[in-house]
Amino acid sequence: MMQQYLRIKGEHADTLLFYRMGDFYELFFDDARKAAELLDISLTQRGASNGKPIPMAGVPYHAAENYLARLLQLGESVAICEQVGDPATSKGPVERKVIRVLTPGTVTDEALLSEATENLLVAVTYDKTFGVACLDLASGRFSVLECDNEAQLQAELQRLQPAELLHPDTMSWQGKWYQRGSIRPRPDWEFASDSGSALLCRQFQVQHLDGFGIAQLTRAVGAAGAILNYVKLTQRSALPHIQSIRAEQGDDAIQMDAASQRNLELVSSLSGTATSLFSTLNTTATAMGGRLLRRWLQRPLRDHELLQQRYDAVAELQALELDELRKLLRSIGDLERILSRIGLRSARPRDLTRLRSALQSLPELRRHLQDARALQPWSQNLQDFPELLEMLEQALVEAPPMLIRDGGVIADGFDEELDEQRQLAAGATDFLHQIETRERQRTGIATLKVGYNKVHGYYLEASRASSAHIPAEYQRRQTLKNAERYIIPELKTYEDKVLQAQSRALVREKWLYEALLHEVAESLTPLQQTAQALAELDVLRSFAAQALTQNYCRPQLQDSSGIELQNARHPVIEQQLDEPFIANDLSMDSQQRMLLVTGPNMGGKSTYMRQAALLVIMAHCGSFVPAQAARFGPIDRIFTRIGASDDLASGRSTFMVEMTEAATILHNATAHSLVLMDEIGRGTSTYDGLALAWACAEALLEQNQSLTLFATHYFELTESIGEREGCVNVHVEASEHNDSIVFEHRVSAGAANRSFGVQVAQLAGLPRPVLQRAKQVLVELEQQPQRAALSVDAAPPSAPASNLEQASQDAIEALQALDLNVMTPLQALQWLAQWQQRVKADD
Ligand SMILES: Nc1ncnc2c1ncn2[C@@H]1O[C@H](COP(=O)(O)OP(=O)(O)OP(=O)(O)O)[C@@H](O)[C@H]1O
Repeated sequence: MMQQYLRIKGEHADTLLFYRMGDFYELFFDDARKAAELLDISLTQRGASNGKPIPMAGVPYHAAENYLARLLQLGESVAICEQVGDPATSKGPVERKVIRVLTPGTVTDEALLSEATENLLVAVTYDKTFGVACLDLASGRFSVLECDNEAQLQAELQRLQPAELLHPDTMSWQGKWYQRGSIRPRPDWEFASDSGSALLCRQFQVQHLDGFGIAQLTRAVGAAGAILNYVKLTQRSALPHIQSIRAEQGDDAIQMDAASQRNLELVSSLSGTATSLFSTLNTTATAMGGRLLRRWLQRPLRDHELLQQRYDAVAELQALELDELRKLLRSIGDLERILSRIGLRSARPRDLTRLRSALQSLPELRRHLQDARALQPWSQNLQDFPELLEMLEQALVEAPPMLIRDGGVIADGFDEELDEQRQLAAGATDFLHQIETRERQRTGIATLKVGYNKVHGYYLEASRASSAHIPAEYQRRQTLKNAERYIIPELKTYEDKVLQAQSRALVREKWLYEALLHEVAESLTPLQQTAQALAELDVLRSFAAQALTQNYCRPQLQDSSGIELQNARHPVIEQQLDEPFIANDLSMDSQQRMLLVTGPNMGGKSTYMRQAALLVIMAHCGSFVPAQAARFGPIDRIFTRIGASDDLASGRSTFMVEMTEAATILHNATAHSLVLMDEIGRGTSTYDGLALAWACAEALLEQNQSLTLFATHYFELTESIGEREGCVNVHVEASEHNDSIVFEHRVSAGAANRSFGVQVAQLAGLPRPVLQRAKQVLVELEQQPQRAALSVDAAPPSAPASNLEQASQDAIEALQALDLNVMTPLQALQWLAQWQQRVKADD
């Protein structure tokens, strides 16, 4: 047996091997040690190898799912090795085979997956640009994209949150791109684009990939090939539910870099609490709808026509019976994942009964939607499957057991042969009852009863007290504390009949079940289309319900650049506050493209800025928005520089994170980008901070020309930048009453003139003596003569009009004097630029 084990383990060196022995999965050697530690199960020993006992750990077969779920969550992969031979006829150890390999990114079992989120397998390869492929095996959704640079790759990985990530083993994986999930190097050749292309063609049964629009994305095609290879290796089954692949072009969606996705708390909050835009908006009835809403929020669309179609649908849905629709959708459930398990032939009996109830609800759902013209793009994809439904209704019992293993899934009357075997088994069982009654009468032992166990088969059991009455032809088989067990030849004969009939019935039932799965799989494509349409309808219904209860308005879309909001509210905060949320207007276009937002701490600056971004995102998913009126021009990207946190994992300080994010924005923001800059520069000394904020605001206003909301506490900016063309000052209002501050949360034109920092600190509970001291210092500072004005055109190091030789000499001296340890990268760059200018001037 150990030889067999070692042979199989040799083929699965980097996965834990669950080796089936009777009612347990056993692990040996290092696998046993690892599993014992990870699962907190006991480590035992068995036999010996090279004179040393072999470490062993095991989990019971029937409870394996819990353990598997834990291992997968920890990023481990597990190969499941089952007994496939018949123990009765095997010589030596019964034949065993790995029937499937579970890995974090390829699980599809209901018990091992979170219903709310997608479980993605992603492959990344690199050759000048990054090729990315992404598969959700549990739905069959397969997509590819290419990223030009690291920041884009990081943004995509942030959006996708892969459960498992494959990369070529010669490409060194950098933690800064992505570090969660299980990261797995695979041989380089698996990422080759021609073999990837051939694999994809075989999978989709096409001659070339032109029809999918991905043929030119050679790196991504290579990555997709690596994914198919890996999934085939782990699933060991055909993948009929993966029917197409889609290219995600960067420009169909509003792009958000990794930091912005996190900062805007779209699908999860920064603090890890449950509140996010997703959790606020989500009233979907099905898990597939919930997952789709997440995807939509993370990838808002730019296509105005498609968005209008969604708005029309939401408007029309508002007039329908939303609760009724929700009930119907709820009875349909997670059709998407059920269909994938059917495709993979791993569907369980209850998957089929849930499919049955989904199909039962479909006609009524269609009736509800039939008159809604705006819903046609969706309702026309909802098909009825009357024959399939009839078959499932006839084939399956009402409430089948979890597994097909012990039978009882196929209904009586569906298959003649099965009925016959079952009757035979049942008839024989009746006969056993007859024997019991007859023998009781014959012997006069009232407690005599027929029983069964695996070792002795059927027996007659009588208490030991009655042994005097036992007839001579009874053969004793087993003696218990208070009872004796006997067999008689007649029992043996019937035992054989029962067991044979039962096992034949079971074999037949399993065969019928497979055939049923096969039959359902024949309709996989239209079923998947129906599921997709249902998921979208579920999200749109959720939008409609939210719009009605929260009083949202339909957005208008325009071709000219800008954002116009009337009485807009923050969708998440508005629902959390006990007091009323103060609605605010916002108006931006190419003439007035930057709003410089000032006002006290806690005044509502961040809220005002974030709400603008959130409304843009909601509108570009097809949702109505919390405002009285809203109009949006084209938006290509959203950038945010909000909140500061140390990125300890990659060893970057608060200031470094802030500057890196600012750099990304300045390099990439266009005139169609929405940029939120919240208090840039606050992570360093006042002058450095002011200078950086100044320069960034200037660049955004004049070079990038983006739609920018720029919040700052540097009042200097309200004059230097706020009054330039294209920029306006706005401020959040606050007033002071008896030394304490009242926040109005109203945004008005003009700049604020005080920051009320000390008053806000008082609210925060700073000790009274410290507050008093702060007030004194403030008065002193305010009385000092004006701080030296900072010149924007700060001259480079004074340049005596000398020749190049002198300049070089000076430069060398300055370089020697420079202490790089106390400089920020930006300061270093500025220094370099100044010297370059000086040297050029002297050339
Ligand atoms: N429009 C509003 N209506 C009602 N309450 C609001 C509004 N805007 C903000 N608030 C409340 O004020 C709190 C502080 O808002 P916010 O964080 O936006 O202030 P801030 O001006 O950015 O502060 P800081 O300068 O300290 O970062 C919010 O958590 C919210 O409870």
